[in-house]
Amino acid sequence: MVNNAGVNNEKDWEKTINVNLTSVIRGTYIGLEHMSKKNGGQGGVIINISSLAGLTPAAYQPVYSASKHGVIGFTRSIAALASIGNYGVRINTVCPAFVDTPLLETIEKEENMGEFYQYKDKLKDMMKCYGVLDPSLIAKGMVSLIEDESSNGAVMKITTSRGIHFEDFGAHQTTKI
Ligand SMILES: NC(=O)C1=CN([C@@H]2O[C@H](COP(=O)(O)OP(=O)(O)OC[C@H]3O[C@@H](n4cnc5c(N)ncnc54)[C@H](O)[C@@H]3O)[C@@H](O)[C@H]2O)C=CC1
Ligand SMILES: CC/C=C\C[C@H](O)[C@H](O)/C=C/C=C/C=C\C=C\C(=O)C/C=C\CCC(=O)O
Repeated sequence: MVNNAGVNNEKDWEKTINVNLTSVIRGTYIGLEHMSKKNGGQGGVIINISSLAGLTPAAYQPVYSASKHGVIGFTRSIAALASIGNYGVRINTVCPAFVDTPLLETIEKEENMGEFYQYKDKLKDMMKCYGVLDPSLIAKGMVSLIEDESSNGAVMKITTSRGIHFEDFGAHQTTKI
């Protein structure tokens, strides 16, 4: 199961939280209800789509960034639970940088960017600097996650400079306490 739907809307920022985060949480719970071996399901893989903006600050997309940070926190947590509870379901996050899809066109619209519309050229400069990925590489990353039985909870990053790779949270998968 892939929870992929997302919007970039800083003007209607509640919608951004609803679509990008609340729906991912709801989708994951529904998926687990059907897939978890605890409920008589056959197990499987759930992939939740976040963004590189879920790992870094995004000055012109603060709520988009918050929603995507939330996806990572939720997914890593529920992946840990799935492992402890022997659900037989692996759950991962994928964080692409800029990808060549209609989502990128939203930066040209005041109705999406709201007060951050004035910074649209800065976002375009970032795209020029970091490049724009072909969607096929995201598909390739997702297939490798589905095939890799050892990576429950891992956060995959996909960038033009480093390709498909993983965020390193350290040996204990947590921050220093
Ligand atoms: N394009 C990019 O640069 C990046 C996109 N992402 C994420 O990838 C995912 C897919 O986005 P893209 O394909 O790039 O954008 P897109 O705009 O081409 O596709 C988004 C999809 O979400 C669906 N959607 C939006 N609101 C919905 C709702 N309320 N109910 C059901 N479906 C809804 C749309 O119908 C559309 O099919 C999103 O979660 C996005 O945040 C992550 C990193 C980079
Ligand atoms: C503006 C359109 C809407 C959404 C944007 C996307 O969600 C997208 O994910 C935002 C990406 C922001 C990318 C910012 C920087 C990209 C950096 C690099 O590609 C390479 C630099 C560092 C790599 C870090 C790493 O891989 O460890």
